Amino acid sequence: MRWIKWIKNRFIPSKPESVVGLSWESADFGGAETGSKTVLEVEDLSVSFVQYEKGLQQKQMKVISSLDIAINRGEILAVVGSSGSGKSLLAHAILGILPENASVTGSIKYNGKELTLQRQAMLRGNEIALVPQSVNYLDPLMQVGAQVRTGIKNGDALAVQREVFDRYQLKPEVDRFYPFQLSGGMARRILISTAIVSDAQLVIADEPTPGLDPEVVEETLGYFREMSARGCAVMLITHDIETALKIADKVAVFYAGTTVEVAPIENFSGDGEALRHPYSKALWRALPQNGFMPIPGAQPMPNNLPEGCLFAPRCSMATSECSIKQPKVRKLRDGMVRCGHAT
Ligand SMILES: Nc1ncnc2c1ncn2[C@@H]1O[C@H](COP(=O)(O)OP(=O)(O)OP(=O)(O)O)[C@@H](O)[C@H]1O
Ligand code: NI
Repeated sequence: MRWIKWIKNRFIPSKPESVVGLSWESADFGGAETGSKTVLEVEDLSVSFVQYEKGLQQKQMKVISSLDIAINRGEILAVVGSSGSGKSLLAHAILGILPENASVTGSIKYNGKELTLQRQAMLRGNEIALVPQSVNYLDPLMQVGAQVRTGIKNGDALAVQREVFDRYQLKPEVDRFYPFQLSGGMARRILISTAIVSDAQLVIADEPTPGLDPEVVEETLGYFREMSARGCAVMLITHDIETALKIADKVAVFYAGTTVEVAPIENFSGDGEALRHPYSKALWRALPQNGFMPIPGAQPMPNNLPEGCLFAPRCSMATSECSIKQPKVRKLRDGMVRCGHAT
């Protein structure tokens, strides 16, 4: 693949084997500047929206509860979970672009230091790049070539932007297009280009590939792999476990706004016996090639969360204590799980 070679020339491949795989330890902090390997660590994150009911009554609606994840240098973490499980909101919380009526508790550390709003604004589009889920994030009033060039800090910005557009079959005239002139697939390739040309240490790609041809999907996944090879931490948000398994080192499974499991990709095999959480097993077994065994029920809505374990109402292992308290995240084998019964 021609453009993989191009990206290899652009970046210094530096993926140290020791950082691949799951590390739930976060003791080794300090940042890329000081050699830390944990780039992103999210602990006990909750996000609520203030909602106004009849009159001026306010109600907090929790959309993310006690969520934990970590990504090391050179590692690709896939975040999977059904629609509404909080994947995009996590991305927005990390970038500091949640709507004004959101309130956030817990901790988000980048290179060992807490991400304040000020730091988020400084790092956004520089060290931390987002490939947003919606193509509406392109600036409607700016030509797309110029938009991509704003993220290029080193070298000849025009040449770098042109090169990546060429690789994505975006002709020179596209440089001067405004977003409204793009097809959906073109807009998506331009959004991905923004992350590719950046020198980001952390790339968060929120469903980057829908609507793209299979070859373009492969090329794009190749790009993320190459970014990780140069030491970048990559979070790939996707509905699609199979895409995740193609490139990720580990997978975080989200359910109703929380992490129920983090597992190395090798655990997604057979009938899912190596997985820890009943929901991850159910997701895996619901795939057509794994027997299509869907479980009854639906993910609860944020305004109607059950007490205790959020999965308990659908869980065949649930006991009375599961509906009293949300289980804490704990390490289990080389992963983590939020379930008292998991072994
Ligand atoms: N601004 C908002 N105000 C209130 N609720 C919101 C807001 N934005 C998102 N939500 C709710 O938060 C929950 C999580 O949304 P989010 O967009 O993170 O889901 P997702 O996992 O990315 O889903 P999808 O796979 O469909 O993109 C959903 O129930 C959604 O309706
Ligand atoms: Ni989303």
